[in-house]
Amino acid sequence: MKLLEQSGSLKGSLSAEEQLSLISGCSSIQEAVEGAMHIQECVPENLELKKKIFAQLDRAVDDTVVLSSSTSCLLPSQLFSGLVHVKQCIVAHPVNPPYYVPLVELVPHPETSPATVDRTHTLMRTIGQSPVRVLKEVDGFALNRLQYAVISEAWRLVEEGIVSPADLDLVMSDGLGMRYAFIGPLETMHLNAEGMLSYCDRYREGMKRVLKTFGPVPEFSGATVEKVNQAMCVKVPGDPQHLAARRKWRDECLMSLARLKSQMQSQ
Ligand SMILES: NC(=O)C1=CN([C@@H]2O[C@H](COP(=O)(O)OP(=O)(O)OC[C@H]3O[C@@H](n4cnc5c(N)ncnc54)[C@H](O)[C@@H]3O)[C@@H](O)[C@H]2O)C=CC1
Ligand SMILES: O=C(O)[C@@H](O)C(=O)[C@H](O)[C@@H](O)CO
Repeated sequence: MKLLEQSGSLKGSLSAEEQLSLISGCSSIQEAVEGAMHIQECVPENLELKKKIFAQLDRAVDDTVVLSSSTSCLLPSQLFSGLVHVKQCIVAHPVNPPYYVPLVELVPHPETSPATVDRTHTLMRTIGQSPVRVLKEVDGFALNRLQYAVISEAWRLVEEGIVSPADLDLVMSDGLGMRYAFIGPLETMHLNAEGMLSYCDRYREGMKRVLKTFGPVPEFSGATVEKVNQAMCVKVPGDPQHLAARRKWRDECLMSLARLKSQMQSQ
């Protein structure tokens, strides 16, 4: 996943200090490090590969370069422990597609310096991203813990024949997602009653009762994955051409949403 290419236009828009270089398709570490003050690693989600890349970077950089990883779930303590420049290391986890979904989770190693977090936060804002500070490492960080909680219950509802895959997705896209595109789950609670305290008074017992019915972690395999895949392929055939066309449509929707959000936030 390409976050940003190191390009003339990018160089022009950022201070000399914050040239961002990308580790994924680079032919050598030296190519990535040259002139960069912030390096974002984007190789596949493979712990040993990422550790190898960071060990090479650790030998090539001085104490001014921020080294960040795009990892979806690998913990900073797994990735960066033992590096000489660990204070300069941080996870900066983007969301797909990062050029239209601005969130970036900043997850520090226990030894990451506050200055590294602040510099990364500033850089991400400078390039138009929306960084959040995950204050201590946890498996899945914040976004994928929320995302996987939703996926887990979505899978169970389909597996138990409560709702079809197509209708399950509509519950999100024409229901929850409409609100969550503008306000998060906590603010939704706050607005859905006469404030958060009122919401919890009204719905606390109901929420706890429903949550106690949640089952074990799904296997994401077998008959259910066949059922869900078949439903997905009816909507979007699984060949590269149809998937690419649907992603193009998704991106056009996300661009329009980003424009709308920008208009709404400026009001
Ligand atoms: N795809 C997604 O939705 C998201 C991915 N991420 C994370 O971003 C990272 C990259 O994911 P993707 O872009 O999906 O992976 P990908 O497999 O699509 O791309 C990885 C890139 O690394 C290059 N590469 C492969 N092996 C390499 C090696 N040995 N040395 C140097 N470069 C190599 C590939 O040429 C490719 O450009 C992963 O850690 C992933 O978890 C984070 C958020 C979203
Ligand atoms: O979903 C996303 O865009 C990112 O948060 C990711 O980390 C990956 O896609 C991940 O969810 C794959 O499990």
